[in-house]
Amino acid sequence: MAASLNASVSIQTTEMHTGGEPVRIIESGYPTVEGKTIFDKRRYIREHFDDFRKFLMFEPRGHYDMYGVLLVPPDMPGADAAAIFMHNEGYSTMCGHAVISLGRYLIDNGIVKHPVSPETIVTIQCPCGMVVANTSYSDGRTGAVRFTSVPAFLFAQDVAVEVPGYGSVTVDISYGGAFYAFLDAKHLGLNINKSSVSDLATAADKVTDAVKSQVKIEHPESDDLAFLYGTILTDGADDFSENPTTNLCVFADRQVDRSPCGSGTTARVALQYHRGHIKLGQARKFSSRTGAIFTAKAEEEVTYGKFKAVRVEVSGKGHYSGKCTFTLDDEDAIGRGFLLK
Ligand SMILES: O=C(O)[C@H]1NCC[C@@H]1O
Repeated sequence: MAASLNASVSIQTTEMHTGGEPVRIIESGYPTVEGKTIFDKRRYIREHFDDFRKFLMFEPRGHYDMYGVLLVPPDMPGADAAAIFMHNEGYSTMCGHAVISLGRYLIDNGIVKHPVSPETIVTIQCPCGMVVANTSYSDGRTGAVRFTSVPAFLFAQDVAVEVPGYGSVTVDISYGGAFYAFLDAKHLGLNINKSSVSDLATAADKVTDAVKSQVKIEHPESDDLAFLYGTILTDGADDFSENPTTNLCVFADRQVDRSPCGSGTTARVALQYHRGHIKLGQARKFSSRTGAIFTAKAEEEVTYGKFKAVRVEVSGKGHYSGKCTFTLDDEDAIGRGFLLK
């Protein structure tokens, strides 16, 4: 019998952020999750504990763009932990910005024991597969993380979709643990660095809806991974350069990533590599509207199903921002979680 959210709830979290994007890590007070595989667990949580996601992600404890992680026992050999990611709409398949914070958290909290300098390997099972987070460690302190995710590939290029209000728009669709549509914001009449984030998010969300209804996404291994997660607007600066290039990732229910987006950066590097903009080993910088920077490069070519894929390494740093205990007043009718759109 699954637990329900009631006034006896008391959930402890550690709060982190990567590039401004929140990482609310649930530490205790969450009910027991059943299921053998990570997808079973994700399904179980979606079916039985979605009120806990709303309680922790929505107002008054969170906000429209809140992001969280529940650590569960891994079912992949060699994994230090498994992560279920949550956001304003549900549960994602991969989250690079959270992995960057978790690399530190798992060492700092003794889940990964005996850290070594200059880097400690932290292995995190994500719904998309195993992600390896090399976490800097010196003088007893954790720091920046460089992670390598599952194979990333360009799924479809130059796909024309009809977007209401914008007409025919051409996107590339690429996978980096989650599928994203990519296009230069100027093709929507917007400036990635100067237009309001709200205008960019509205336009990107329309592109996501259009791609979802007009393109069938397929994943080489799992139907659970075969869906479009969001749209990433860019400055179109895909050719190799030492200068940063901008990502604005709009995912789930029009949620805006404050960071350059780890899985989105992975997918964009695969896109840039397969379109001939960059070579293996050429590191690029990716920025977000907060000014945060991730560095990323394609490391090696691999085959993934029928796709020519690449392994991509993404680097960044997460920061601690607090600790919370969340409770529910039994007379609080709206305190179970709400959103004002
Ligand atoms: O960095 C990432 O990969 C995540 N950030 C929010 C959307 C993605 O899940």
